[in-house]
Amino acid sequence: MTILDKIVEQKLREIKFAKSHTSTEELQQSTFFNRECYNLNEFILNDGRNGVIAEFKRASPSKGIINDTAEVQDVAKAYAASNVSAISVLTDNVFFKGFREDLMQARTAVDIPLLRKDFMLDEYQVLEAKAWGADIILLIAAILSPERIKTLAAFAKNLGLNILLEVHNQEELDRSICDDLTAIGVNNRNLADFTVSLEHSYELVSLIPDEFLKVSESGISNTDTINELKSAGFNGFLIGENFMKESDPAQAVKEFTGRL
Ligand SMILES: O=C(O)c1ccccc1NCC(=O)[C@H](O)[C@H](O)COP(=O)(O)O
Repeated sequence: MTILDKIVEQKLREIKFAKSHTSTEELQQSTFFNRECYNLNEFILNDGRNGVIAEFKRASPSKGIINDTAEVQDVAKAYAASNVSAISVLTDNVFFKGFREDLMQARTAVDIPLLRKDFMLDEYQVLEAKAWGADIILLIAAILSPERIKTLAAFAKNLGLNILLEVHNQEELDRSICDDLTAIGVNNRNLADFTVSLEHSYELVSLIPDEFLKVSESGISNTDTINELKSAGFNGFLIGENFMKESDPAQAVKEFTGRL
């Protein structure tokens, strides 16, 4: 069983439990549900911002604990002050040590787009994302059929959310593209064996239609790489561990983005 299989199995249990405890009506009555989402295109393509989607990530299956002392509000404020285009917040608890409260606290701390970084399988999770203050959801091609991607993307778009589709290879890209997506991310990390190679980004960038934002994800640790990815055609750069592994992620993001 791969890590993705284990994550999906766990998610299905969590969704069943959540549905039995909180109704969709209750989610729709929450504080953030009716707020208008930020438009990701505007924040990524804005000249005053650097295209970085900075991630709040305490732990991961590949690295174990990355940072279990950083406070989400402090880190989110520092990311926003460094002109990032969006912030990704892990809400998975079992594998990444994230909480829905992380997303909600980030929402109250900053005025830029927030990505609910989780393993979305069900419309209920999309409603949760909206209720917890997200502007963007992630759909991972490796765990969803083309039909589910289309249905979940349409459902999310109808709620005003932006949709980031994540692919790892051309086969996933070809079978998963659909109209309602906002951005397509190429994950440089193979989620089955955790190997990281930026070659995945370089191989796929020209195959992504220009109507979508193009995001390179994972394993980015220096600004030269960002400049090379920009030249190749990317306009978004998802970075987690490089900031979170430092005892002071706020200082790390400031120094990094100061070089862009
Ligand atoms: O990071 C992992 O170990 C991982 C394992 C299984 C599924 C997803 C995983 N990561 C999610 C991500 O895609 C990254 O958190 C994100 O792209 C940032 O990557 P990095 O800058 O390398 O932390």
